[in-house]
Amino acid sequence: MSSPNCGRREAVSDPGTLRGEAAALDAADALRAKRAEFVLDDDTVYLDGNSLGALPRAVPARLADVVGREWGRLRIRSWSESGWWTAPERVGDRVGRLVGAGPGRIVVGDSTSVNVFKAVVAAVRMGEGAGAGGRARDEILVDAGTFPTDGYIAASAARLTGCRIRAVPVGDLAAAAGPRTAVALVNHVDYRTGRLHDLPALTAAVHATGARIVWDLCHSAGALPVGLDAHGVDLAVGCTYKYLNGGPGAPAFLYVRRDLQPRFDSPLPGWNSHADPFGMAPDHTPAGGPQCGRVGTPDILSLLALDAALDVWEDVDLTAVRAKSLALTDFFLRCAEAYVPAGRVVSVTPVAHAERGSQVALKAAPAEAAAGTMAELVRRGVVGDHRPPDLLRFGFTPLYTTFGEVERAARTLGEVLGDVLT
Ligand SMILES: Cc1ncc(COP(=O)(O)O)c(C=O)c1O
Ligand SMILES: Nc1c(O)cccc1C(=O)C[C@H](N)C(=O)O
Repeated sequence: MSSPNCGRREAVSDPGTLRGEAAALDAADALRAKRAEFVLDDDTVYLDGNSLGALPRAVPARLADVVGREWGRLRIRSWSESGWWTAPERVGDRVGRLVGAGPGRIVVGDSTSVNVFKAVVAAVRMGEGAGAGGRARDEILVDAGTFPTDGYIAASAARLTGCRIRAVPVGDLAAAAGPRTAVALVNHVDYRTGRLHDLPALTAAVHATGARIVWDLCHSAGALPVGLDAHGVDLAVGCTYKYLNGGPGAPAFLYVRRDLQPRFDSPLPGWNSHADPFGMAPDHTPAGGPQCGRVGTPDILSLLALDAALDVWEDVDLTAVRAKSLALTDFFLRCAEAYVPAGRVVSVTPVAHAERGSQVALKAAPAEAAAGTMAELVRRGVVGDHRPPDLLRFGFTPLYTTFGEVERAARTLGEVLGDVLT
């Protein structure tokens, strides 16, 4: 492989040496016991937890109880007796611990896409009122490399609020924000390259202009410490089916900074965000606290599957997760350098730890080889994914990925590119 960090071939390319190193790293891994808490196949290397996390073993029994007893026997009583009604905030607090948010800042529900809409419109509304006859802040900035749904929704939010929208590369966002900016919407980790953006610095820079910032944490929640409260983030959204292993379509989360909650004017003020939902009043009076981000009836089965999935985190420290994540991605880059024929792929994931999330993306040459390469890798038991036109993505989930798997994945990639596609 060719990578920005080394113009030379890795000196150690002997599989025996790298396998031995992997075994030593696995033996010393502080998180190694966690893997047993997931349903995984020993003959498949699963490197797609950045798209859909693996199933935690505790989930099926918990769901069986929710369905059989809570729904089946208690029926309507479960809204109070089983804690269903308050589950979005209770589970939100559990997610909060993992992204550096104190209790009462996060609500779980809806999809990330829907929460992006709520957060961006609410942020624009927070900037209203200063201008003569209109809005002083009438610009929405969006990360130019954003996951598409954020861009689509921010554009629609702009149309609905009378703002203009501007897509700006994240590196230029601090300079681009100004007195007209209402809000900047930024991905914490780029879903394609795996680049980690500087949340503290960018939040401070956007705040210095008087604007708000919304962070999309889909690719960082559960992969690295985020520090939402510590860095004064205004609003954040994220999904729970990647590194948080909540299951396909698991509900997303919405963070609203404590002091902003009374000013959160939701564009989707459903009865669940009413101060007195069962009062059935004709007008909406917003609830205080994180409930301000709720809309309608929560999806209880998915929400409680997520609740059970979060049990694996009870004794986990995010700094240990981050340390292992960086060790896994470092080791993968070294193994790929050693095994992959020169010129076939180049890493587009930053080498600097401060700029790397928990995935590695390799750009294939020629681009047309990317889809076929990933299909062959999957056939040989290494599951990553392909993002068009030419990226091979490998996600590393510190709770269950082993260094032995990393070595096997890179070796198999080398075999596929060396043997099959030459
Ligand atoms: C960064 C990012 N934002 C948003 C989404 C979309 O989330 P959802 O489809 O759950 O609304 C995804 C993944 O699908 C994503 O990776
Ligand atoms: N949400 C997904 C889905 O419903 C099907 C397949 C993939 C996804 C994903 O999450 C994609 C992911 N956000 C990405 O980074 O590409």
